[in-house]
Amino acid sequence: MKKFIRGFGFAFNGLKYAFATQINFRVHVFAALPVIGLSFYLHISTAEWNWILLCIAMVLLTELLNTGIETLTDLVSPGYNKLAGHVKDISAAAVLVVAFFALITGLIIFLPKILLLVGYAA
Ligand SMILES: Nc1ncnc2c1ncn2[C@@H]1O[C@H](COP(=O)(O)OP(=O)(O)OP(=O)(O)O)[C@@H](O)[C@H]1O
Repeated sequence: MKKFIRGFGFAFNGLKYAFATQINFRVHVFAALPVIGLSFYLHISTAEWNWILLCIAMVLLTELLNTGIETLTDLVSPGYNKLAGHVKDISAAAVLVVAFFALITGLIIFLPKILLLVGYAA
């Protein structure tokens, strides 16, 4: 049990490290806050909440994996290496793919509701 709880401490250290060192991770964490606020404001459905939370989790997950891969790459290849560059580029591309998916999902869920709201206000 003690080992299990200690594992949470290590995981929390990983989160702290990513938050402290990665601007992209911080940007995505802070971008999630208005999205959650907007979701409450627009009273999105349970299914829509699932999609939004999945997108937030996937973006943060890929950011964390990207940070881990970058850190490991710097450890094993501190100097310039073409392959190390490819590893980092591919890892960054994974974040981009998920961020694009999150953007499209956000547009599909929020845009019709916002347009309706703007239509009513006009
Ligand atoms: N050791 C290396 N060898 C070759 N190319 C590298 C190396 N390190 C980085 N690069 C290239 O430079 C790009 C940026 O690398 P960098 O480590 O600065 O990534 P980053 O996403 O800016 O990381 P950080 O968030 O830690 O600043 C990589 O995507 C890769 O194309």
